[in-house]
Amino acid sequence: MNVRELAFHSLLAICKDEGYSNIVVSHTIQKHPMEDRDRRFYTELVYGTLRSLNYLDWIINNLSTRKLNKLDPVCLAIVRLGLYQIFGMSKVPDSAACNEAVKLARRFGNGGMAGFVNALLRNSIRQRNSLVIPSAEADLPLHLSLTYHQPKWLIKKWLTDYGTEGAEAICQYFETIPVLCLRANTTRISRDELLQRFRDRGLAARPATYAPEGIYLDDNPGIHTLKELQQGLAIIQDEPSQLVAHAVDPQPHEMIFDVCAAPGGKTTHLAELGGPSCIVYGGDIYDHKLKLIKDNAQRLGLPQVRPLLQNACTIGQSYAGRADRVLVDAPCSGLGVLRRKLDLRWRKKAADLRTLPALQMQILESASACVRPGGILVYSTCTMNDDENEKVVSHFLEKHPEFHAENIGSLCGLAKPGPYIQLLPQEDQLDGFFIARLRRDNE
Ligand SMILES: C[S@@+](CC[C@H](N)C(=O)[O-])C[C@H]1O[C@@H](n2cnc3c(N)ncnc32)[C@H](O)[C@@H]1O
Repeated sequence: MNVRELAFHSLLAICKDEGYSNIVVSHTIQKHPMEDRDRRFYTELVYGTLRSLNYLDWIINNLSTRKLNKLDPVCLAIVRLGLYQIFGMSKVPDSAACNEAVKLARRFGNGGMAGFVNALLRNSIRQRNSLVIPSAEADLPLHLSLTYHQPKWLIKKWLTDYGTEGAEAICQYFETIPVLCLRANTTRISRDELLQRFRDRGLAARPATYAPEGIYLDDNPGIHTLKELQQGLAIIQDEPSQLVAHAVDPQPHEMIFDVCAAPGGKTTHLAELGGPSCIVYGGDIYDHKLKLIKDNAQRLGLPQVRPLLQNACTIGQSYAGRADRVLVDAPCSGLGVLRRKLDLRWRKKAADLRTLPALQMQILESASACVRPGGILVYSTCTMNDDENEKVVSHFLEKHPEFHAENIGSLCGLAKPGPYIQLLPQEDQLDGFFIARLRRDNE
């Protein structure tokens, strides 16, 4: 199968069948081994098209009399892919982008579709210079939305929360390509030794800024080539996520509950830090996700991890006062990690955000009941949205005077004003992330 054809199938699986882009791409690469050059072209086609989806759709709307939602999904995927090559990939000749798109339309659609694709793409090339997006003065949210490929509702939120400069800086950050970040499994190898292994293989590896086990691989060689992952010497985890287990700070002989745990990134980190005598329960509401926790723990050599099928909204009833430390890595809007989740940015709607704080509060309430007197409760999210972060924690503390917030700057190696850590891309050059550490008073 040629690379464009693979990219077309992947886009269809993501946009029509709602597949997760990272899973679709990684399955495709596994199923269809490609030369390095082809693999890069394939990922650029899929991720590039997904990233600039709103801009490509804006072009379609400008050129076609047919409404976007009336277009056949096959046709839409082919046109988007073609337009991305024309407007987003300077190295691809326009003629190749058009011809290959028409071939795809003939093969997976029909003659009529091929005619439509051909006309639209050739028209876009002819009109390239007149397809100018609205200026910032004319419509600031739309201008930023089309320039930086973010949904307009989110741009409006950032403009309200952080002003024009802040919103634009966030957009610029989310346009950058994330560098692969690993966490060294220090129960098996030190970070320095792992760094050296990578460098010996000619890979550009450098230590993370704050996370003591973190390693950035600037030139991602393709995760399938990293044998250290299969050998359990490391796991993929972004730097902000790596700070959470340090905020929990597990100790030998303790019992830790990680109540929203799958796929187990933080559970396994907690187990590594707490050592073999520290039992870490990795709980999740979805049975099929427990396997991910189990597999990760097995690969990293951590038998002290115990996957647990449970609903965090009610866990307090079963395990009241049992845990030394509890982590609530809550389900959230994920607005801090939009760089990594390209599909999320187009799927999320403003309304989705409204229901989350109530769920987060319910989970925090119930999980807090598991904390023994004098124990620790950590709440984290990968979002930058006060309603899901500070407000949830403040509300919780108002209702629970037996808990108080503790400053975590020294545990996480980060100085932030106030007791919580709210990482912001425009300030920290890291994904948006929130961590709060609360201690239950001794009775
Ligand atoms: C942010 S993710 C956790 C990521 C994980 N902590 C890690 O570092 O790999 C949130 C998880 O919460 C789980 N979840 C959602 N609602 C839940 C509930 N009511 N009880 C337990 N788990 C839940 C989801 O299945 C998801 O795996």
